[in-house]
Amino acid sequence: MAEAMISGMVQSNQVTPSQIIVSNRSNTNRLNELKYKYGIQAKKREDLDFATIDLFILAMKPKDIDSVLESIRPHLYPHQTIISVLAGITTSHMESHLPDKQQVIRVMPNTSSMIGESATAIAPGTHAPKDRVYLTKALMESFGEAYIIDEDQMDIFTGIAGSGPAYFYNLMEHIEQAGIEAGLEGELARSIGAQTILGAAKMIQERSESPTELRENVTSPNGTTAAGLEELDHHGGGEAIAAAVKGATSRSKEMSKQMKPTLVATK
Ligand SMILES: NC(=O)C1=CN([C@@H]2O[C@H](COP(=O)(O)OP(=O)(O)OC[C@H]3O[C@@H](n4cnc5c(N)ncnc54)[C@H](O)[C@@H]3O)[C@@H](O)[C@H]2O)C=CC1
Ligand SMILES: O=C(O)[C@@H]1CCC=N1
Repeated sequence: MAEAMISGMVQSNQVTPSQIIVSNRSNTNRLNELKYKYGIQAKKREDLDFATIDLFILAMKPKDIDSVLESIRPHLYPHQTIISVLAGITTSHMESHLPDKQQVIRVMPNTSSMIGESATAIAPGTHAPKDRVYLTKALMESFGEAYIIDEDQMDIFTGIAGSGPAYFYNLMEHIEQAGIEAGLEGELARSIGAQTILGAAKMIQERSESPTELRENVTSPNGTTAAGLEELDHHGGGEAIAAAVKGATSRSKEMSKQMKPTLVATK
């Protein structure tokens, strides 16, 4: 996810690559790879000069959050903002591990950041000032659309947009397979499926009709679409996708509950 955001930021030309410093726990090869690929800075954790950093974007696995917050905590300055992309980790959880009043902002991008097409949510923590929230929004907009939401909407946002690309990739796997089974070359089947999804998404974005109206426009009485939709309905297509969103949303909720806030002495 970190690479997808870096790629989007750099391609946007709104962020100078040298303004981005990437770091990880210990994988120097990976740091060098990112450094040369994107022209950004790469530093080992112990070489980071915290005083020169305004925004920290955390993108490790949720299970690692507490150890990371504890390790950066002694080095932080009050003006610095901690932005987290971690699924299921609340701002209050992060705040409880950080110095009093540290600015925290939770975001949820998706992997389409890689090509500047993310749908990214932003939920400010208790102490994040408006200017930092808008700065974060501008940064997130460098790789797609960004929406400021209430934090209690973050689980459903994750269910729709954070995990969502995977549902459509899964759909594409099935479409491609169906094309191949009917005799199309794999690449052609993939291209046709992708262009069809892209066109449908753009119609929703660029036209005023609702998805229902657009679907009805495709569906001639007793035609091919009606036959396809009947099969989709018979096999629970719509319900399956709604269930996927609900499943990811409840996993996000579950992950937040598993993380217990810790009371720590404040500076
Ligand atoms: N993959 C996705 O589509 C999305 C992922 N996320 C969130 O992004 C986070 C990362 O997910 P992935 O990129 O898929 O995982 P990943 O395993 O590919 O990347 C995690 C990175 O964190 C680094 N890391 C681990 N511990 C560290 C530490 N102590 N200090 C510095 N770096 C450390 C690892 O070296 C690795 O590069 C997760 O919290 C996930 O919830 C959020 C939105 C979408
Ligand atoms: O699967 C996950 O937990 C992460 C968060 C959203 C997308 N991928």
